[in-house]
Amino acid sequence: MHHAREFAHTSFWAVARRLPRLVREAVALAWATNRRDTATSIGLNVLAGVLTTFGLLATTGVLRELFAAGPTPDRVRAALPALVVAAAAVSARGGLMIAAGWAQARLTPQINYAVELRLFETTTAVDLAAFDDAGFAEEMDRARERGMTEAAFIVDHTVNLVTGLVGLLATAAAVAIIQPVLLPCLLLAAVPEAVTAVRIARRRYLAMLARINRRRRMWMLARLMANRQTAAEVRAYQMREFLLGEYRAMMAVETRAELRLVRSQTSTRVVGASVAGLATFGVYAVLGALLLGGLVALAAAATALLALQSARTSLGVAVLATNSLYEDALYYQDYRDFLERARARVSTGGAGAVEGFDTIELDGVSLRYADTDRPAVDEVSLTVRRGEVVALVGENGSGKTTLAKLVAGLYRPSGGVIRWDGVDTAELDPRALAAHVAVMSQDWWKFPFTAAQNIRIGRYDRDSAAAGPSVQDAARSAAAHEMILGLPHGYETLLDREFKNGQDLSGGQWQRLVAARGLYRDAALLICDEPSAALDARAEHALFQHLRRRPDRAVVLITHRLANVRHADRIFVMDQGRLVQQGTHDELMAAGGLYRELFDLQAAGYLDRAEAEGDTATTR
Ligand SMILES: Nc1ncnc2c1ncn2[C@@H]1O[C@H](COP(=O)(O)OP(=O)(O)OP(=O)(O)O)[C@@H](O)[C@H]1O
Repeated sequence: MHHAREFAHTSFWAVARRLPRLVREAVALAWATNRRDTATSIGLNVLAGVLTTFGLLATTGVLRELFAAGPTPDRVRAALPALVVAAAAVSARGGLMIAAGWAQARLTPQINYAVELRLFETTTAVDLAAFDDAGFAEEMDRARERGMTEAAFIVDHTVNLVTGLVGLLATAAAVAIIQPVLLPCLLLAAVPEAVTAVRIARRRYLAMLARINRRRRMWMLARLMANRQTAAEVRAYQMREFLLGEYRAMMAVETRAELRLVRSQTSTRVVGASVAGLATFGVYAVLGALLLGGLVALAAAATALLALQSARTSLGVAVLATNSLYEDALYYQDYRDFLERARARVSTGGAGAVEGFDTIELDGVSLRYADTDRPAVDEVSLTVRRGEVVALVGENGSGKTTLAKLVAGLYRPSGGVIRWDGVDTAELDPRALAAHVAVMSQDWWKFPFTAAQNIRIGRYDRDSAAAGPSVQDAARSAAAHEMILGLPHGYETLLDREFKNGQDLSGGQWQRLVAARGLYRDAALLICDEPSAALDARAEHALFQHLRRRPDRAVVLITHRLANVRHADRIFVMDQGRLVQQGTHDELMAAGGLYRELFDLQAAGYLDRAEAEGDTATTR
């Protein structure tokens, strides 16, 4: 919207002034993508222009011979050589334009892929923290939605601009050779059409600007009405009529706006065509005067009329290309700005090798998310040792997930230090560090891959000979094996209903797959954030059998089901970002406080009322 407004209020001449820079950028982009196709596309267009000049000059020769005095057969015979040259020039020009178009069409997909790849190479490398920044997310959307697709367009428009200008110059050259006086007449006659094209384009953008909010609303409604995710709720709440009603109302206003635009464009066209007609009439008058005065031969005058048509077409192409190039370049600039800003958010980190760890130590670690006034984790100090299972517990929003992400290296602390075996993690190679961490995340994503791939992406580059569990072993440990075998194509079942033959799983079945992926990764630090929230009792029991202590691994467990943390080596209790208690289950129960309170509340739900009351009385 911002760019549409800027474009709408920029004059055509201001646009034209910025052209050289835009053209340079577009050519550099095309050149970097494929030199041969770029050179072919531009070179052939220029050659085609030269042939236009030849064609027009040869046509004059033909007409001159035909209009000469003498018997007709002699005149036709005399015109033949020029006719052959004119025909050859026209056919060669046609051939060159087709070849140039081919090179141009070849460039488009190559540019699109190169630009897309560059964007995703960057978005997948930026720090996770960048995604919490609303500004960053919006810029990323803009770069993806529009900026990225404009790259190929700006190259296209540049080639069209070159084609238009070369055509215009070629025609002008021919006319200047035939009779220089005609040149200004021809250019003046082409101006009304150019002005009309600019005005119509501008009206279209102004109208788009006024309609943009309505269009976004329609787009949003359309998504709600034709989407698998919303389909169930739309039916359950009988929202159909409501949504359709909103859509109809928007459509009615939108249609009126479009009709208004068509009307105003038509009136602009009528005025433009009338002025163009007058201008053409003026050219005819000048030509007539020159003919009568004997200043121009009849043949030259006839060629001038052909040149007029050709000049008009070329000018139209050039003007349209300038307009489009300017607007598209604004959006492309979004893409470039985003890449630049995103690259600044790719953490380079240190270069220290990571062989694993014996201890991970958090020393006064804090983290404040972007645009928040309270730290989500506030000066937490704790140690995780290899061979242990530790638990993070606390109420909703107390900072457990954030702390786990800090331990995993997904966020960098905004205060304090995290050390792996005494070395500040900021000095370690972040990729090497990440290779030793597996995270079973609380908000996992349903990756649209097969069941086997969904597990294998936990460590996709592990070859079959390397140590670590197989896909099936990991699935067995997470109670997912039988469930996967029950799918129509077993491990090869595609897990996305939006594709043919795709299947969906229940929430708990998905969570088993997520657990299998985490176990398949087989990392020295395993972080399990609510790994069993959606699991049934049997699956939960099976999973926890595999989350027990192992000498080569540390497990950090986050769960609200406190029965699962009873056997943890240490339990850390979080409250409003702070670590408020730590110890074993027995120590914390004996100490009283937040842990005891939460545990008793939960335990009471499993006991019958009398038992719970008796128990509480005994405790008192
Ligand atoms: N990406 C984020 N950007 C801004 N604030 C966030 C973000 N993620 C979490 N928070 C805030 O940080 C605080 C701690 O959130 P966190 O997810 O760590 O809590 P939690 O203890 O894991 O909660 P739960 O038990 O509900 O999973 C909350 O106040 C939350 O609103």
